[in-house]
Amino acid sequence: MSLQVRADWAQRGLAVDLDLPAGRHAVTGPNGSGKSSLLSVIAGLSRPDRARVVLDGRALDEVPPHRRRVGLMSQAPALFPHLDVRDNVAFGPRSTGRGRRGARDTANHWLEVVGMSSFADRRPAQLSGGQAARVALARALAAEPDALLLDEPLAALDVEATPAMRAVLADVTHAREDLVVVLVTHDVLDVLTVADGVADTMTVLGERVEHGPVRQVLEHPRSAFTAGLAGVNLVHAAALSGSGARTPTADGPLEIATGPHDVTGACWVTFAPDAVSLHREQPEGSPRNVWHGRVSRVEAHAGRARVWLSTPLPMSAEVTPAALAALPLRPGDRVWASVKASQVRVHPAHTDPVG
Ligand SMILES: Nc1ncnc2c1ncn2[C@@H]1O[C@H](COP(=O)(O)OP(=O)(O)OP(=O)(O)O)[C@@H](O)[C@H]1O
Repeated sequence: MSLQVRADWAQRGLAVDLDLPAGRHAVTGPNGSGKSSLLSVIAGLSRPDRARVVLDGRALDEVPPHRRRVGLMSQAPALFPHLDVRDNVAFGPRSTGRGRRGARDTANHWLEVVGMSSFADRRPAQLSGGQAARVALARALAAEPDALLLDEPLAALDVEATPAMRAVLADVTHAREDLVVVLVTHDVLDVLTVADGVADTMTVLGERVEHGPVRQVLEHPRSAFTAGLAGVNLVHAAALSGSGARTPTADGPLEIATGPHDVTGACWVTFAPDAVSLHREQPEGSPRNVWHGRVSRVEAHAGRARVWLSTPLPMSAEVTPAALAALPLRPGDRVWASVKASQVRVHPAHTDPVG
């Protein structure tokens, strides 16, 4: 099983060429980057400028949505208001030609899987948002899709319903190893945990599409959005030969000492917040990157303190609460930040050189 999607849709800012084998694939990106549009192209619900969707070797260009073997759980579960829950779920199998009895059996099965059997006779208007989301998942699965598209499946759920839905998604995706699951999410934790394990690939939509194994995408961010997901500091710069990079700042060009690299031209320089050390006095000794600036914000972050700095390069540092207490630091305080060259990485940027 595999899903190939090539789509260009200028109006929606979408330009992708993806080849997704069976497994779990996360799609993320800033608001308006085209995530929902991508799913609608795969499901056959929209007409982009150009699209080629191939599922399990079948070209879907001329295939109507209900015959594509694609299940879509959209952000606002559009259940049919005049049908009860069971008939909503039975709709998919019915429209692919299953008899009434068989379609109802299938619906009952999937309603049980998502824990909604006792709501089978209700109308959608009598469901909470979280319950409607579960019915929408059952409906997507009842069509026995080869590809399951999930648009923010946890977004409508409250804190209590979320673990149950995560468990259902994990069960479903494990039960069908040949299924291609495409999960749209804003939350990097979903990329890592939604189906009980790290997604096989991650795609970040935006001006430039980033795609690959999750770890690779997060370790080599090519956009501020991805760097934000990964929590790393990101600077657009021009690579210097062998090691180092130069970036323009308000005070003129700044050289950044980096580990050795073979990048030429435009690059992204990254370093993790926990690679940034903070000092009250100018540090002495080995670090070659030492910048002076002010603290702009301090936040608690997963048991650590994140300190946002306004230095020649805007950046954040992650320190232990104990280190923060020892310094101590408040917004507006002057501070020195240092980063070892060996902790600074350089990735090609594939855009016009800067600096
Ligand atoms: N029905 C529509 N008609 C015209 N333009 C639309 C329509 N829906 C979305 N757009 C535009 O297409 C672009 C992509 O939208 P889309 O909803 O696919 O992005 P998204 O990444 O899913 O966003 P979000 O994170 O906000 O859900 C945006 O610029 C949006 O304004």
